[in-house]
Amino acid sequence: MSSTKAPVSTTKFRVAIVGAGLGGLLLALFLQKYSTDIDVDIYESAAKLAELGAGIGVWPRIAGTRDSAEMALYYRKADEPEEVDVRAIEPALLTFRRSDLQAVLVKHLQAADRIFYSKRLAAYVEPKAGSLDPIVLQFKDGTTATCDLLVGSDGIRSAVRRTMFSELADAAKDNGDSEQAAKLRSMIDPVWSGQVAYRGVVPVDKLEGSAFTDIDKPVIFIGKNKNVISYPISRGEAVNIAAFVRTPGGEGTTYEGPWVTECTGPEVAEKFEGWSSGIQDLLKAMDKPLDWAVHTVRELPTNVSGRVALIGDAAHAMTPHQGSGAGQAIEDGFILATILSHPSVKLSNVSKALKIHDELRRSFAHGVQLASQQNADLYHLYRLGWEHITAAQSSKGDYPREMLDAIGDELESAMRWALHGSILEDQQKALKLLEQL
Ligand SMILES: Cc1cc2nc3c(=O)[nH]c(=O)nc-3n(C[C@H](O)[C@H](O)[C@H](O)COP(=O)(O)OP(=O)(O)OC[C@H]3O[C@@H](n4cnc5c(N)ncnc54)[C@H](O)[C@@H]3O)c2cc1C
Repeated sequence: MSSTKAPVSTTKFRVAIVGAGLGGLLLALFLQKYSTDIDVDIYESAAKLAELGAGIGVWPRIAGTRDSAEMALYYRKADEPEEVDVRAIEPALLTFRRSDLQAVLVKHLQAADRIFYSKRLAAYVEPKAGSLDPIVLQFKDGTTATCDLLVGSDGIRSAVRRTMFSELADAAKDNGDSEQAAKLRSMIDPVWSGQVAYRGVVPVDKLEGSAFTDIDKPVIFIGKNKNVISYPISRGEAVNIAAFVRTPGGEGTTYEGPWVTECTGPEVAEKFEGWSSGIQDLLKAMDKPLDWAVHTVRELPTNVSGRVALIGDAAHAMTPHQGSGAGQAIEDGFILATILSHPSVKLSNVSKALKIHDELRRSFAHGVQLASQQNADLYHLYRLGWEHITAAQSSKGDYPREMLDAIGDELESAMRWALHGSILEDQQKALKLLEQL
């Protein structure tokens, strides 16, 4: 007589990733690479994958050492016809088109058939502490799904962050700490950075014969309350552009109007009236640029709660002046996959393991967030209290050479800080901490 045994499940837990942006897709890919016993489902609100935005740059601490070009830094002096060359800053970013990376990720993701589209998370319900019952995901369309571990990679307006911080605020209120409850609640919504970015891509042939000549290298132009960054993408076939305009005093306020709208190149060029003909030509050449109100997430006291974790912009959306928001999403995905796939991590101790992720990643990402803000203040000649400069010079953006040198020094050291260490060193730290789990 033959006995039929129920098949033994080899799955140690089921992970739901909410949001198929760069952070969510990379986490899924790393989990696929490092583990065979974790099931992954990805829920994405959009009907299909579409990358908003154009180029992206990441730092060598993720991309590895390479012969990177220098970044040229120019200063726009008020009432001068040409920008002043400040210095070269090294090393530069590894730059590429976002949609190219996304296509590669989906191609290599065996779990691609486990991406569920048009699934917008509304909220989740996690069982009480100590229970290992599944977490229930509630979608806007009225359907539900379950998982053992939930990762919110659902971007700056994260629904996972909303539920997590509403729960934490309710718990603080129940403990009689209404001040803390209000503080936690204030972290749910993103805040405006005071900056609008105009983003677009221009094929290089469109710039032939134009006054813009820095086609083949990353360049930053800085000036009073404005800056422009451009760099080559798609193997030099196109130039990615982001032009920023700052509203002094706007940081931390609420932005009125839609966050992203379409505009035209000539409209963007008008905002930079008086800048050189090179900048004018570059901006005018942008086809349907996006007018993008840049928002950030306030510093969160935690990125994990129970069996739920936030990664990428959901955890630490930042201004892009350290060139690293997506880079931080990538680092989060890599470290989290390293931790979850480790043999010592099981459903019973996964919430403890998530704290290792939080310890390793949260303060680093927050440091990048702060550095990016400081860079913006340098780019926009915005910092108050600089010596050797009069109020009139400051308000006009008329900076003496020694100030420009000081700005160049600070920017270079900020960029070098971002290079500090490598993601592989952080992986080793994670493995060491896992030994004590
Ligand atoms: C002007 C500008 C320039 C930038 N330049 C750079 C740069 O050069 N280098 C760099 O590293 N970073 C840059 N960034 C930052 C970078 O774009 C982000 O940090 C990065 O895209 C974050 O990735 P993510 O996966 O966390 O979130 P996202 O890319 O925002 O992905 C979130 C995903 O979640 C989905 N989603 C949202 N809500 C829900 C829901 N409720 N349910 C299900 N799915 C949901 C969305 O549709 C989306 O697919 C820039 C940002 C801006 C604004």
